[in-house]
Amino acid sequence: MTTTLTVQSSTAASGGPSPEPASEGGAWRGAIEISDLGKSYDHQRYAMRGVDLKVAPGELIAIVGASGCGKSTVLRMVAGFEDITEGSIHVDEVPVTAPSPEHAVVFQDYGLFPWLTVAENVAFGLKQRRLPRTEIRQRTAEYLDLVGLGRMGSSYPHQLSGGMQQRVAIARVLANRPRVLLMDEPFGALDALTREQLQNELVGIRQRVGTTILFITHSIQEAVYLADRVVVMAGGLAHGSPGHIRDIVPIRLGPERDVTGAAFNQLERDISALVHETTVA
Ligand SMILES: Nc1ncnc2c1ncn2[C@@H]1O[C@H](COP(=O)(O)OP(=O)(O)OP(=O)(O)O)[C@@H](O)[C@H]1O
Repeated sequence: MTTTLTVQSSTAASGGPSPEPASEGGAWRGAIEISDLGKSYDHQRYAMRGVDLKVAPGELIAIVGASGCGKSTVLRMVAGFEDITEGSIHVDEVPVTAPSPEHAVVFQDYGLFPWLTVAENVAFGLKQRRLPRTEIRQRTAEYLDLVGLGRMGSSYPHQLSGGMQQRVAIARVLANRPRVLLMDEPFGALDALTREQLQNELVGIRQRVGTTILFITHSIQEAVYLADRVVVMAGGLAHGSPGHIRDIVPIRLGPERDVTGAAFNQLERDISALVHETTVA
């Protein structure tokens, strides 16, 4: 990215969905509390240990760190996909013990069902939850609009670009109105231009629905562009110590962020130094 990214919401262009009743009440801006979290996959060595993190409702936390330091492990545990070896995770004071649409994940590889249309993909989880048919139809249209794909409901995933498929994946998760949105390197497979667009759209989606987000990325620039705070993780089995939080860097840049600005670049350098310091140690 070499230019200033302007914040724009795809919903603004399309007129956007009606305001969310749930978000108005703050019901899907979950607070996350991770306490002394540890994970051992082999019951001998800890892949990650001693992780403490409190995420405020509506906050976007980016997690960066060298490969193998445990970023995805933390995220999968918050999602309820992995058993917790020690410590605890609570979302709005409820312990996380299993997967739930309340803490849903968007992965790098979209994970759409190829045999279902775009609209059917978005509706899938809502049908499983047996929501009334009219509500399913309304939410599907609303969240496809939110990601700028209101006219693509009858297309199949293979007819869409990678960026459009990832938008569908985001709409599918948001349609469940999760308390927490978990994103594991969601834009990692996209070309640079599409990645910038999706980053901007995520900023717009946050402004619109305000959900709490944990976002893993290998791009420090992406982390500084999107996050309220950047969590730098270090260590990991390959480094002979459990993965852990090295530092938490607040990003006090306001909502409009200029990737060429001096303050932005300084934060990038500081975080890069923290990540680098932990990989060469
Ligand atoms: N299912 C598993 N079984 C055994 N070990 C695992 C499993 N999943 C992850 N690990 C190990 O746990 C450690 C942390 O992995 P994790 O995927 O959380 O790291 P990461 O920081 O997300 O890495 P990357 O940036 O490469 O995705 C690694 O040493 C990895 O080999």
